[in-house]
This record gives sequence, C-alpha cells and structure tokens, in this order.
Amino acid sequence: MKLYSAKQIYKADQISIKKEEIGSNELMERAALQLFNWMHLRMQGAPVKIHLFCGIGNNGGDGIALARHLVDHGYNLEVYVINYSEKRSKDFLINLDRLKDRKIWPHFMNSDDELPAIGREDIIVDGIFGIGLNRTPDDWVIKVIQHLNNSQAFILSIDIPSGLFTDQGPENFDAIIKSNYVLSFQTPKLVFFLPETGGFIEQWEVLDIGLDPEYLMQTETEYELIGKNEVLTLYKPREKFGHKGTYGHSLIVGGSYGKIGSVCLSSKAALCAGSGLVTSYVPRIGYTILQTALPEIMVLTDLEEKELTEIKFDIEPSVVGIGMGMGTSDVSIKAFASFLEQNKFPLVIDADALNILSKKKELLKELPEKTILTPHPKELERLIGSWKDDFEKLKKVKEFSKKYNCIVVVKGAHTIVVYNDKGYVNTTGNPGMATAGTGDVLTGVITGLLAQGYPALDASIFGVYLHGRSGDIAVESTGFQSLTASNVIDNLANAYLDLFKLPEQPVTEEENQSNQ
Ligand SMILES: NC(=O)C1=CN([C@@H]2O[C@H](COP(=O)(O)OP(=O)(O)OC[C@H]3O[C@@H](n4cnc5c(N)ncnc54)[C@H](OP(=O)(O)O)[C@@H]3O)[C@@H](O)[C@H]2O)[C@@H](O)CC1
Ligand SMILES: [K+]
Repeated sequence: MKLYSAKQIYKADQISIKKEEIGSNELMERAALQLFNWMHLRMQGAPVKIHLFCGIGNNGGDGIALARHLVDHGYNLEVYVINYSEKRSKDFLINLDRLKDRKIWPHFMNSDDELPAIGREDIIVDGIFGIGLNRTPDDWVIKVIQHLNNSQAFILSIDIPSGLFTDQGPENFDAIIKSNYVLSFQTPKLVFFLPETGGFIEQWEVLDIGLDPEYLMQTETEYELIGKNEVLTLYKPREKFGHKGTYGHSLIVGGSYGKIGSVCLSSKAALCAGSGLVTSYVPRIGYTILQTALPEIMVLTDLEEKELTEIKFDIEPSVVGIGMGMGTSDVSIKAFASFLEQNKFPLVIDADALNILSKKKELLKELPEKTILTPHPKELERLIGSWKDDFEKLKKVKEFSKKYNCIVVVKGAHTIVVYNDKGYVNTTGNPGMATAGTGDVLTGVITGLLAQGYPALDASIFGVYLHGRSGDIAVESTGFQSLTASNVIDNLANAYLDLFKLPEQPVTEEENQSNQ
C-alpha cells in the first residue's frame, strides 16, 4: 500500500474534484458520511456522551459535517470549535451553517480558560487539525490538547491525530493528541509507523473516500507499507524438479567464545527460510556446538579457538551472512577487513561486522553492490551519525544507501527497508520480539532468501515481513514476555503457510445447517 504525502493527497483531492465535477464540499460530505457510518455501526445509537472538537479548516469541517449526521440520528453530542485562526475554510463554514440550521450551536473556544469537563466514559472526536498543520499550535491550543489527552476518554481522530505533522517530525510532543483510533482518509500516513510518533496512534483504519484511482495508481510514493498482498508478489514458488543446489548455499560467518548461539540461530533461520545448503564458519570452539545443534548444516572453522582470525574458505556460497557474535577485537577486525577486500559474494552484514564498518568507514567502499545491512538503532547511529528526528534519520539513510549502493534494513517496531530514495515499511512483528537473538534470526532469513535467488531488495522486504509474521504467530502461544528467537525460527514454516491462507469467510446459514 502506498503512503502518500500531504502534498499528494491535496493533489488527488483537486484531481478528483475536477474529474468528477463535484464541489469540494461534496468530498467533505463523503468523508463525513464514512466517519458517521463507522461510528454508527459500532455505537448503534448508544447514549454515550460524544465531545466533538473541531478546528476551523477542513479537518474541522469534516467534524462539523459529522456532527450533523450524529445529531440527525439522536446522538448525545457536544460540539466545540477551537478558534485558533480567523481563516475559516469555505467548506467548514458551509457545514457550520447546516448545523446551525438544526439549531445546534457549538461552543466557540478562544482560550483555555473554560475547559469542558470530560468523563472517562465519554468519547472524544478529534477534528482540530488534519494534514494542513504547518506549525506548532499556540500555547492555549496545546493546553486544550493536553486536557483531552488527560481526560482518559476514548479519542477517535479524524484523518490524523491533531498536532501531528504529516511529513515532518514534531517540534513539541505535548501538542499532539494521543489517539485511541484514527480514521485516516484514503491512506495511512508515514508518521503512524515511525518510532517517535507511532505511539500517538493506538489503532488506525483507512476510510476510502474515492479519490481518483488513476492518479493514486500512477503516483510514485517515497514510502510503501508492506503487508501480505505486497509480499505475495515477491514470493518464488518451488519448482518440482528443483534440488538442494537450486536453492543456493548460505555461508554464515560469525561467533566468538560465549556467542556461538548467535551463529546457531542465523544458520537455522537460513535453513528454515529455504536455503538449499547452509555452512557456518566459526572459531573452533563452535564446531561441536553447531554439529550437535544443527545436523543439517556443515561447519568450517577458523584455526583459532575463541575468535575469528581469518575468514578463508574454498567453497562457493551463493551469499555470505556475516557479523553475528563476532566481536570487534583487533584480530577479528583484521580478518573482516581482509575478507572484504577479497570477497566476491553477495553479503548480508549484521551486528559486530556493522560496528567494524562504523569504526573503519574506508571498508564501506569494499562492499559489493546491493549489500544488505541490518542495523538496530544504535548500530545505525554509529554508521550514519545522530539525527534530530525520524525524518532526518531516513534522509541520512537514503543518502548512505545511495552513496554505497547498499540496502539498509532500519530495524524497529516497524522495520523500514531503504534502498536509494525509497522506503518499505513493514507491518508485521510485535513487542515480544524485542528479545535476544531475533536480529540473528532476521539476518539468517534474509541470507536464506538471497541464496534462493531472490533479488537483494525483495529478499530484504520479504525477509523482514516473514520474520515479523513468524513472531506474530509465535506470540499467540508464548505471550510477549516468553517469546524467544528460537520460537521465531520454529514458526517460519507457519509464516510461509500463512501467505496462502484465505481470510476466514463467514459461514452461511445453509453451510451451518449442513454441518449440524
Ligand atoms: N484533501 C482531501 O482529499 C480531503 C481532506 N479532507 C480533510 O481536510 C483536512 C485538511 O484540511 P486543511 O487543509 O483545511 O487543513 P487543517 O488540517 O484542517 O488545518 C486548517 C488550517 O489551519 C492553519 N494552521 C496550520 N497549522 C496551524 C497552527 N499550528 N495554528 C493555527 N493554524 C494553523 C492552516 O492554514 P494557514 O493558517 O497556514 O493558512 C491550515 O490550512 C484533512 O486532514 C481532512 O480531514 C476531507 O474533507 C476530504 C477530502
Ligand atoms: K484530527
């Protein structure tokens, strides 16, 4: 699913109005009706108190139009207009008049002097600011927003939590509504998925207001949201006459004394992701451990007992996944550097190998094209330097990706795969996966997919999705706290099977009877 910018949404809005020969207020009416239907379906006329807070732009206009439908259906409603500017939008005014025709008079608020009492059982609808926010709200408006956040009432936001910028980082976190549910028009917004701002959205849903499909289809976006539909187009089915050689050979290089487990996890993950063959390359101490833990894989060892001192092998792997548990001792740095200088195989680079690259940036130019780097936030910071907000971070990652022609997997609650100017935002995964070894599993999965011939970008996007999906399936039986990296590997099979599961269909009356 594409994630459109505010500018693109406004453009779609203009094109739709022109093509369909409708007024902008008709588009607003569509939006308001969708909002109303959503609420009415769930509330079924319940007499819960609804406090509807509107701004004076089109987000507020949506709110005022929604108010009319709620009133017409007998809901228990109080409407407030936050007068943060003199410039009321045309469609806001049209809808305000229509509401007044019904003898409904909103409370016009010009300061935070009289904040209304809101019960914790009440519902707040937030239509203060939408995608038109372009500066931090005034102090009194921030106080109103804080009052709503502190009320403990359920907050339903129209389009985007008020106070959240669509395409830039926040300047003041106190100025943002904490939404329980966002009904977002036509497209979710990128900020819903970024670490700094994602916490302001508990749940979201898209309401289709019928913006011009042709424009939406043809328009390229900087970011895409990756779910099942998107990865299904990447999936490569197995061939009947394939053999283990068809599906490639992954070489997993890493480990040191006390950290052989990381190589076990990556190697097993590569195997379960479908790599035909897997070889692990570890210090000697790892030999028995790996041979015992994973009978399906082959093992090569360094001459040294406890750490890697030389990375040399005479096999021809399809891909090398390197770095987990490797340490950053001087000898291992040397071994990694001379390996990079001679290496001709595609690479997936993780953990300590990333830290070595950060220490010795001159090595970055040795990376084969489309090398995949999988940093967590700290490793990323060492690689690209610090950032002021998520948008600056992503800009820096894109520059880095272009400079070194590499793919960067920016790990987080919503991992973002970045290549050149484009980012792919993952939707699977859960907080239970913030546990030891899940990063090693991800490296193994991506390595295993590359081995099978997936192009590097596809392997990264699909790998991140599968890894998260396995975690989501695993957590159903483990709970967040007890989920382990091994559980994630154990459910890779289920994540693959899940790709082809059809959504559950409601059982018809006849089927129900014939089952009895
Ligand atoms: N596009 C679509 O397809 C459809 C969009 N729809 C709806 O429209 C919403 C966007 O509406 P919008 O453009 O009127 O902007 P909105 O967010 O209501 O802000 C209002 C104005 O406030 C101003 N302003 C900004 N920051 C400020 C601040 N800190 N403090 C004070 N003032 C500030 C700024 O004006 P300025 O003062 O800069 O001239 C801005 O224009 C969208 O989210 C959706 O809900 C639907 O109706 C259906 C179709
Ligand atoms: K809003």
